[in-house]
Amino acid sequence: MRQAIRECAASRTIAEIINTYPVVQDFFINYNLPNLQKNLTLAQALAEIPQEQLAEFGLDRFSLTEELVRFVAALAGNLEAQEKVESITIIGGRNKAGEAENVTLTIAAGEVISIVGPTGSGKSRLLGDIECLAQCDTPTNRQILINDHVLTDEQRFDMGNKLVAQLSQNMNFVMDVNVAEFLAMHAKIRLCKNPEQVINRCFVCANEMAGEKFAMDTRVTELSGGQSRALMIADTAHMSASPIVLIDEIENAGIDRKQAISLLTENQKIVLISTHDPLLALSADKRIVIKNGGIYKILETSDEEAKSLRDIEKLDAMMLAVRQQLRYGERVKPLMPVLG
Ligand SMILES: Nc1ncnc2c1ncn2[C@@H]1O[C@H](COP(=O)(O)OP(=O)(O)OP(=O)(O)O)[C@@H](O)[C@H]1O
Repeated sequence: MRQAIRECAASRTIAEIINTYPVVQDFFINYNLPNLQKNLTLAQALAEIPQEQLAEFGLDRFSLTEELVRFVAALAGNLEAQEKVESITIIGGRNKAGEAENVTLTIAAGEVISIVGPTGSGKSRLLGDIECLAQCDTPTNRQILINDHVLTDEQRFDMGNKLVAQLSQNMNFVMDVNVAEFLAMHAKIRLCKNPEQVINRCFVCANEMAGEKFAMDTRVTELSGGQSRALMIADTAHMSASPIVLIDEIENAGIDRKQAISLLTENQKIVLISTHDPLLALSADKRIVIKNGGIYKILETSDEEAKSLRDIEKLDAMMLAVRQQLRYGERVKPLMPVLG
């Protein structure tokens, strides 16, 4: 890979290099070289830069080129090295009373699993175990396998190659950038092939899911909870390489939940959702029922439940209509009987 990047850096113009590896633009900014002439090759452009300017960073023209090759190779390598996740397996530990869970559940790529149970029963704890790829070292003593294998510590704690993306209930942006800049930064870090197209798709999807629309120049710190959630779901679906997505209670975010789930499963991700929402719980392929901190049951959605789901969807649409009427200051219209 390094050789390919080195050849690209040696033979192409700066514009072409940036086109192939958009992160290179950040590399130049980091080394205080934002104004290199884009129509020149890297060697030609660097020849015009005073040697003292590069020396400030302890570099010369040759070592700067090598540094660039190293930088791009590290990012691209991380993405390429990611092994395809075909399945995750949860090996039971013990519940809050210390009793064995006696369960082994394997979840395949593309499956959606809901996690249900009373408040405080341990749904988030199960998501937490998957998030940290637990190896019998959390309060539940559960173990998580990927593709039937126990993970090495290196795989488990590899920050550049995260297997699990978590969308938690409380999300705060710590950067004061606008939506366009935020998405552009993610597209660049993840080496997206057509960044503009991907950014636009994320933006459109997020706005479809969110109730109130936001703009590309809205600052991320000004987004509402629901808008932030919608943006992060679209971002995770379209840009994140993480094959496992964990969602902690999406129902209160005021976004289109069904659309959010179908968006995430389009790309063969494994999706686990902790929820109190019957619509989400029954939309999943299976549901894990948690009781007193342990996996109590694993139920597949039956045909009868699938039929009930259609009725629940009608009720949900009715509730949504009432919610919209209230939100927009209208009088609530009489409710039509929806179930036959
Ligand atoms: N098997 C277990 N052993 C020990 N502690 C546990 C176990 N399972 C859950 N807990 C603990 O119980 C507490 C409540 O669990 P958790 O927050 O996961 O509940 P929850 O079902 O997500 O609740 P809510 O629906 O209110 O969000 C947490 O402190 C968690 O660490």
